[in-house]
Amino acid sequence: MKAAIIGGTGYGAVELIRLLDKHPFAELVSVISHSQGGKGIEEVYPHLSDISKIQMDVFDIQKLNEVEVVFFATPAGVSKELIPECYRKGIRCIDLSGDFRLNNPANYEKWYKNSAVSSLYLDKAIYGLSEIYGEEIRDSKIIANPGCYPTATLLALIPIIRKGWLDVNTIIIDGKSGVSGAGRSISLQTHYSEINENVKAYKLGKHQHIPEIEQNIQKESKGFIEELDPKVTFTTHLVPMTRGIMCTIYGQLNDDSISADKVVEEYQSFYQDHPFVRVRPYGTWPSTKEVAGSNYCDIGIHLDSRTGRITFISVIDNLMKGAAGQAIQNLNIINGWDVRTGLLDIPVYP
Ligand SMILES: NC(=O)C1=CN([C@@H]2O[C@H](COP(=O)(O)OP(=O)(O)OC[C@H]3O[C@@H](n4cnc5c(N)ncnc54)[C@H](OP(=O)(O)O)[C@@H]3O)[C@@H](O)[C@H]2O)C=CC1
Ligand SMILES: CC(=O)N[C@@H](CCC(=O)OP(=O)(O)O)C(=O)O
Repeated sequence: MKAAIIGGTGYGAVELIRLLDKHPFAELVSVISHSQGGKGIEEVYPHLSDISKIQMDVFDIQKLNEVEVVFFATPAGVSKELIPECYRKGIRCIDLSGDFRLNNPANYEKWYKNSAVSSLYLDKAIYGLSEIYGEEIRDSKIIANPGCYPTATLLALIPIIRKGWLDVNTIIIDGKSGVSGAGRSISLQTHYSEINENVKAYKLGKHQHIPEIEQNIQKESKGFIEELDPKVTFTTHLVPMTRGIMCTIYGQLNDDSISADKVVEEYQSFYQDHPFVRVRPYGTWPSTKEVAGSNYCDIGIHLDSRTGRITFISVIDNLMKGAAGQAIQNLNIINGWDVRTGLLDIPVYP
């Protein structure tokens, strides 16, 4: 399958280049860069010297004639302008940005402070959380790849929500991210001396992943709660590492009789046919290094019978399962290939 990437010089794009290079059934034929069109990719990324000879180009829909799938690794606000053109040309689109993730245009306008894409196209988008919505993803032409924090959070929460065991109005999420999560552009927030040996909370109450997480909790809760508007408390932190996300998620159980063994058993069964989600044995919790460079999401569970609260520790590599890895997993799904195709790297440890 012939693929193109838009947003060529960003971190999401360079991770896609790495993954597409070793994918047996996909071929990267075009890398689009609005700022560095005309340059060879190795001029921007010397680690690709002698590996990729691709010359980047500026966007021109006429030049995408042979392309069958486009990955958008662009900031919010870009794909909503370009995906309609690609869609009309019959090109499948996998969008790493947030432009197509929120079903309700008013929600996008509120949280992204920008006008939403026309419902004509928004309604065609499928939320690309691979393990959960694989069936819908298979036939979709526009895939809204989930955000990094929502991926870690929703994979941990959906099995227990579907069982009806969690009070979804009590969910609190503490997210911690490495700095590559903020992309390649330089900012004061991610400046070395601001980050090194420091931990910072950011975007409290304003994070664009709040409506994305709530939308999917609401969708998954249908049938279990009367009031279908659960709200989460979500606090994000920047930590001094390059890759990795940990979400620590807390919630109140609905029923005192639910045991830790029962929850772990349910999770192991839920994910038994999904090789990229590893549920840890009870009493062990994953760390970000244990998934670095891989497409795994590892989940640890703790049930506190004293308080009736359950805690999930969910870790991913933000650039892999949180972005490019899940995008390739979705490419595999739409083509009916084994989901592991091109994604078999074991985590880089230490
Ligand atoms: N980093 C991460 O861990 C994750 C990122 N995402 C999302 O994926 C997308 C890409 O992220 P990431 O690669 O980290 O971001 P970067 O900032 O590293 O890269 C984005 C790239 O998009 C291009 N770009 C920037 N502005 C414009 C514009 N106005 N019009 C067209 N292209 C533009 C630039 O490349 P060029 O100049 O070459 O075109 C830029 O390098 C974002 O939407 C991000 O929110 C999602 C999950 C995780
Ligand atoms: C560390 C850091 O800044 N992370 C980014 C995550 C961005 C991301 O995942 O992108 P989307 O907005 O496309 O989902 C943030 O918290 O906004």
